[in-house]
Order: sequence, then structure tokens, then C-alpha cells
Amino acid sequence: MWLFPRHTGEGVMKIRFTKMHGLGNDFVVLDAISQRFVPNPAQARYLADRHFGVGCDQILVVEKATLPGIDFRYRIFNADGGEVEQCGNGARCFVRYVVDHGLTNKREIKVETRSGIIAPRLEDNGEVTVDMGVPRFAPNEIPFISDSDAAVQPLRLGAHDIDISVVSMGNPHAVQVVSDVNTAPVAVEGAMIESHEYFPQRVNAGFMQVVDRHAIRLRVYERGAGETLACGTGACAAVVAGIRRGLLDSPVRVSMRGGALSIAWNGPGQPVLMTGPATNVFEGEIELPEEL
Ligand SMILES: N[C@H](CCC[C@H](N)C(=O)O)C(=O)O
Repeated sequence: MWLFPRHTGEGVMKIRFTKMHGLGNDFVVLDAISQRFVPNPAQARYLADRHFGVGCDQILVVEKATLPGIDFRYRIFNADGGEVEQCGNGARCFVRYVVDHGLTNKREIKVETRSGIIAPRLEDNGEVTVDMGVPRFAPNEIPFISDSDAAVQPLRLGAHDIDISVVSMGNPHAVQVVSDVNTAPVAVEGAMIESHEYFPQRVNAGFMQVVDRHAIRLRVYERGAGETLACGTGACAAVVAGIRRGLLDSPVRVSMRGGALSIAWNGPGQPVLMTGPATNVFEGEIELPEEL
């Protein structure tokens, strides 16, 4: 049944949505298969606004796949309206959404994203495991203005240098090691790193505290959203960075302010596996101004 956005005549569209979160990283999920609506940047910002809209870190759009043998396409928009390549917490919510809404009878699906195919699987215990693909380090694949793909590189930040590990999980991450995530300058340095000139597409900034060789604490200042309570691709990038630095051994428990993920990576050329929860919050309908 085709449900188009209902134009009520008073200059608004009624849009159905589902609110979900992955460890407090929260999403507005839109089913663009049954409701022909994909937000433009201004509409995305409106939906994400925590005062005038629904409020979320990212908007996830469910679409039919365009490639053979693939089940769905998954588009991700940050709260600032920008469309991005990947979202780990969103991938877990994605598979829960399509299963709960009867869009598939599978428990493991293949999903087309801007950065390639991922394979989320809904486990019997309700958690979700996602093959997040192979991490990439070449500067042109991040993109990062550098002539090195070394595990650690200096980055000039104001008057001092910090040491970062640059990793792409389809989306760009710059991860640094700190002694205590609770006192790390996430708000100030996160914003400076996010918009650093050496990251032409901007970047997600991770702050990782090593607890032991199988456990870290992590905070992430996300590109286009600011600090979130959890970041799935950020957890993947931090574990990959820590293993490349010789500080961690797979698997690693990543504790973030919204909760913990289990991340496994067996080394270069291998995919990163992420396991964690996906939570429904509520279903709703919003009146979206048509003129946005
Ligand atoms: N802010 C990210 C997208 C969302 C990633 C995050 N929410 C996750 O769970 O991976 C970016 O601009 O690349």
C-alpha cells in the first residue's frame, strides 16, 4: 500500500516515523518503501531538532535495494542534514526495524549503504551482530591529507600536536588515546578535530582510554551531530586503532556513556564484527512544514 506523505493543505506534510536508539545514540527511522519520503537537508535538520522536531542524532531511511541479491538500501543523515556513508548503531536498529515491521522474514540481511554492503544479523537473544566490513587506512580512502597510512600520526591542533589514528569504517574516524575519558577535552578538541582542514569531508573524533588489552572506554564527538552517547563505527575504529597500535587484542569490550559494545577484528583485510542492542522507543507522526 502506498502511503504518500499526507499534504494536509495547511502547508504541512504528515510523516510517519519510528524513534529508536542504539545505546542512547538515537534515530528517527523513516520507511521510504511504504511512505515515499526522503528528507532534504533542511527537512533532516527539522526532524532531528530536539525542540521543534522529533529530535535525534541521525535519521535512517529504509529503501528497496538497487543491487541484485541485496535486501535493502540504508541511507543515513546526520542531525546537521548531511548524508553520510555508515552508521553502526543505526545498522543494528535497521535490522530490528525491518524484522519488527514485517519487511523481511530473514534474521540476517544484506544492506546496501553508501560505503558498501553490510550484513546485520538479529541474534536469538535480541542483540544484533553486524559485519561492518574491512577498515581502510589509505589517506585517500578516509579522506585525510597525509602521505602516510601509519597507525599513529601527528595532527596540529591549535598550538600543540596530538597523536591520532585515522581509520575509515566507510566513514572517517580520528582516534586518540587519553588517560581518562571523563576529563578528556571532548567538546573543545572534538569540534576542532571534526572540522580540521586535513579532513576534507570532516571527521568523527574518538577519545579512547585503554582499560586493559580487552577493554576500553570511549567517547566520540561525531561529525554532524556533536558528542553522542555511543558511536558504533567509532567503537569499531577505536578497536582497530588500538590493535594497530599494539595496545589491544580482539575481542574488545567498548564502554561508552550509553552502554557497551563487543567488537572483534582479526587484522588487516579482515572485517570488523560489532555486537550490541537495538531498542524501539515509540512510533509517531510529525507535521513537517512543506516549505523547508
Ligand atoms: N556521525 C557519523 C554518522 C553516524 C555514525 C554513528 N552514529 C555510528 O553509530 O556509527 C558520520 O558523520 O560519519
